[in-house]
Amino acid sequence: NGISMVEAPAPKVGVAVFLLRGKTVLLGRRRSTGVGDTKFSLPSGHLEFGLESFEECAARELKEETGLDIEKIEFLTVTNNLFLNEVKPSHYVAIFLRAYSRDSLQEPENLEPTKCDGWDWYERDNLPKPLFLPVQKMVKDGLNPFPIID
Ligand SMILES: CC(C)CCOP(=O)(O)OP(=O)(O)O
Ligand SMILES: [Mg+2]
Ligand SMILES: [Mg+2]
Ligand SMILES: [Mg+2]
Repeated sequence: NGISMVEAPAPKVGVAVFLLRGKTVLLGRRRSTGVGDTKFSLPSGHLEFGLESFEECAARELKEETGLDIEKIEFLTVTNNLFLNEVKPSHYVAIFLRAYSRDSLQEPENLEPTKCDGWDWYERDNLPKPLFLPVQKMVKDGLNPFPIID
């Protein structure tokens, strides 16, 4: 019948990192033609096809975006994020990890100024606004990325 069955696009996988330093976490205001433009978000990036583990993706994206080398990378949670009302509709499964900078005194650099306005450290109870939706949802749901030091 010649009707072309165009495949629906598959959801993409994003990896986002809560990079912790003392009581603070690294956030930057996104500049994106994709999702989350002008929103404050964690350093994050696309999991590249067939190449890397979640941890390897996190370390690569952190190095690309901030120049920092990270360690003690741990899985935190995963969320399903629909951005169907955006200019370019998208659907991301977001893998959230926690990590620390190998050199805790090293400051992040803004290596992709067209995609981020700059990085800064924020206390959990004093996060900047507006937060990128997946991060906002997590904070609202009460996820605490900081280790519980009993
Ligand atoms: C939306 C997000 C969870 C995944 C995509 O992140 P990103 O747009 O920062 O992607 P890149 O850093 O790979 O360009
Ligand atoms: Mg990136
Ligand atoms: Mg990338
Ligand atoms: Mg990114």
